[in-house]
Amino acid sequence: MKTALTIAGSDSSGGAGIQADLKTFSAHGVFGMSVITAITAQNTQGVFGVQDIDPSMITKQIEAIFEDIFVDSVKIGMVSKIETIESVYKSLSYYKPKIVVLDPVMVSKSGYHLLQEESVNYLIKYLLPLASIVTPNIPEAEIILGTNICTVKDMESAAINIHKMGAKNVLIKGGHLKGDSIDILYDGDIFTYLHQDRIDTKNTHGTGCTLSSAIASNLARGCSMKDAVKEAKVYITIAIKHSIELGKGVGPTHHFYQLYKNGLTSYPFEY
Ligand SMILES: Nc1ncnc2c1ncn2[C@@H]1O[C@H](COP(=O)(O)OP(=O)(O)OP(=O)(O)O)[C@@H](O)[C@H]1O
Ligand SMILES: Cc1ncc(CO)c(N)n1
Repeated sequence: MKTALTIAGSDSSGGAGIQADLKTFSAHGVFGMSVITAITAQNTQGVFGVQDIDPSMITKQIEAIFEDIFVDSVKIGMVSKIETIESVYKSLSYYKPKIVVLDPVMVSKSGYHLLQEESVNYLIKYLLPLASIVTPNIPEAEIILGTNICTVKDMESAAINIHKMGAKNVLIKGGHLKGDSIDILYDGDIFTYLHQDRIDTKNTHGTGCTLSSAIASNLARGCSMKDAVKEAKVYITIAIKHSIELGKGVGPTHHFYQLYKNGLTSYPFEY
């Protein structure tokens, strides 16, 4: 069985972070593993507290996995502190996984800073060059580059400039622009445009986490980068289409994609 590892924060409400990643891995038939970098007290309405895990414990978790199990792909999400980034960087530089999907998580949908502001430069300097692909949304790409992104042309320039910073592939997610949902993949040579209709829902908690772990799953299964991203875009779109009216705020997405792939058009149970 193929394996994928998420190095990320825990979301107690299960819609984002480690929990979304593991659900996504399972839905893709990939064996999911986790290294927890931080615990958040979070629900559909906001983030109410963060406790960072001691960097030595992050190192130990990574070591425990890599010393025992072959890891087909790694996804990195919330890394919060400079010390967290340093321990992830040191461990991954030692174990050298072939595939690293970097979701540069910065601010939650509710506005909480999941990456401390002083950590941004460390993420750029240490983690970007490790990335087979980096998946910033528009506000994240703006922070990485210090520019404004308002149009598809701006997204293309941003992809070129982030590629120059060391990531092998760049996916700029257009979910934050008005209109349909266009993401742009750049491999250092060509652009691939991933277009889906915008779904009219408030329930988009964890969409970025889900998309990046769907990419990591597809890469673990041996897809090319372009196919991995295209398939993941279909997955996230279906997951948003069937998002769940849970809690009082921004609800989570749904993770039963394989049922749809196998031709079922409705769920065999109520939820
Ligand atoms: N309402 C929507 N309809 C269709 N696709 C969407 C919608 N919102 C987001 N997407 C898509 O979902 C994916 C995740 O993008 P998004 O920009 O929401 O990530 P994010 O802001 O990083 O999420 P997160 O809050 O989890 O960090 C992208 O492919 C984006 O285009
Ligand atoms: C733990 C965690 N990681 C990522 C996100 C995405 O914003 C979130 N809300 N929570």
